[in-house]
Amino acid sequence: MLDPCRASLTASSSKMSSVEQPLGRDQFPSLSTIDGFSRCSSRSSACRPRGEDMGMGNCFIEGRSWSSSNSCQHQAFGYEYGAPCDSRYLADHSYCSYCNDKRTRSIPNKFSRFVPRYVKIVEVGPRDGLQNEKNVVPASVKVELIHRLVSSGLSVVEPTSFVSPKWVPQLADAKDVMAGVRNLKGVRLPVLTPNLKGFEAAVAAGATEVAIFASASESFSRSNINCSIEESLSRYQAVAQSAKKLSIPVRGYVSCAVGCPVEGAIPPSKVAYVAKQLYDMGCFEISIADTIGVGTPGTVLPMLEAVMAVVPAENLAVHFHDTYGQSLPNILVSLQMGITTLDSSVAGLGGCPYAKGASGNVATEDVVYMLNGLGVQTNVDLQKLLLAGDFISKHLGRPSGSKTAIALSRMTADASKI
Ligand SMILES: CC(C)(COP(=O)([O-])OP(=O)([O-])OC[C@H]1O[C@@H](n2cnc3c(N)ncnc32)[C@H](O)[C@@H]1OP(=O)([O-])[O-])[C@@H](O)C(=O)NCCC(=O)NCCSC(=O)C[C@@](C)(O)CC(=O)[O-]
Repeated sequence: MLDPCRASLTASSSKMSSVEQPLGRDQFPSLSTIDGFSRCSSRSSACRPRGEDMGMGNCFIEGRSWSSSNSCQHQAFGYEYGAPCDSRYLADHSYCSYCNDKRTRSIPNKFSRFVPRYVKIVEVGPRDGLQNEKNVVPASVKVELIHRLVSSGLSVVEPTSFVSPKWVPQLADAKDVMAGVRNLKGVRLPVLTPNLKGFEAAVAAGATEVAIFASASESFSRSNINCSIEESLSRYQAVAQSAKKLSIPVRGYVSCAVGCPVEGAIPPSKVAYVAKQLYDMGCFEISIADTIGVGTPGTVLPMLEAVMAVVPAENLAVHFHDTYGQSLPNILVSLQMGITTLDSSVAGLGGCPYAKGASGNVATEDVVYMLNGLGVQTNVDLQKLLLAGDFISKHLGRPSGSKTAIALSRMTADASKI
């Protein structure tokens, strides 16, 4: 893996749902004990009374008022951070998310019993990201992006979906995209298939892994794939059976795992139910998705706890959209709960055509930067990843949605003036 410290940038539907709303933990069942977290006691200074304003304020949308405040905070790890660490600033004025200072080098080690040594990143930008672009991105650009992502070390990249082009015209070129990437070696390329028709088209186009996507929200299921949750599960059963015959691995998604743009808070038991159904039909991995990005660690934790009661952590992934800037803390909580697979999207591309207002996925660059800082291996070369993000952002004509990409490019620009 190259040294990420050296990172520099040289280089609609009428069926749309209403905007998302922030969710409060008071809408979920209480937590039980989770390894790695200290439950707060009534004497803890970190504990605040239910409903007390925590500085985030409340959000009022469509007459409903929800707060992101938790009735009780967890003690935050209990570690004291050391003195400022000058060695993180490198000779070329770039900043390293690793810390080489002896005084603070032990901090990631103290965390290490709570975070895994290695995390697998599933890059969803070319599919989840580009399905949401107003202007259709040409297949050749998608292919180039996927090649760049793979060369950065990402071992799983979602290239496209075999869905109805009437529903998602942005991905109508799925066959062409597959033609440009299917010979890539050393990478898994799962494609989304909503039904047998999509599955058959995907296999004909050379797909060797597929993903099926159910929802924990009845309303979202109908707006996204035009059927109820139960209907979708029986469709997916047929896909899973066909895939099994061909020894094609199937990944599953549970969308709206925290909140739904129409229904509001989704009970963790519903998420667990759908996840278990997907697991039982043979999905080797189930990605639990906060589609509209309303979750906080306070809501994600009990939801994952419910899911982990029925599906082993090693078969789970998490998929966070960053609408409220909560993805990284949500990821950290998920890692601490034992989940080691994360979905993310280069340059923070994304949204969902059927969840109006949902912002992009957490940016892969930001995830890699954080994991590097924690000493967690990803095998991703941050510099090459930044170049891939720069490539697609330039094509789209807008700045990257990755804070890491923006910060590092600014730093490089500043350094070049010195
Ligand atoms: C599921 C359907 C097809 C039902 O759509 P429908 O209109 O109910 O289906 P239908 O069976 O009546 O077929 C209608 C037309 O679509 C065709 N068709 C039917 N199936 C396919 C197919 N696979 N590929 C290509 N064409 C297809 C079919 O042949 C027919 O064509 P026509 O006779 O009118 O010319 C449609 O609703 C659909 O494609 N939905 C997909 C929407 C989508 O991709 N949404 C974004 C996914 S992102 C997500 O779910 C969340 C996730 C995974 O990212 C995680 C997260 O962030 O939460």
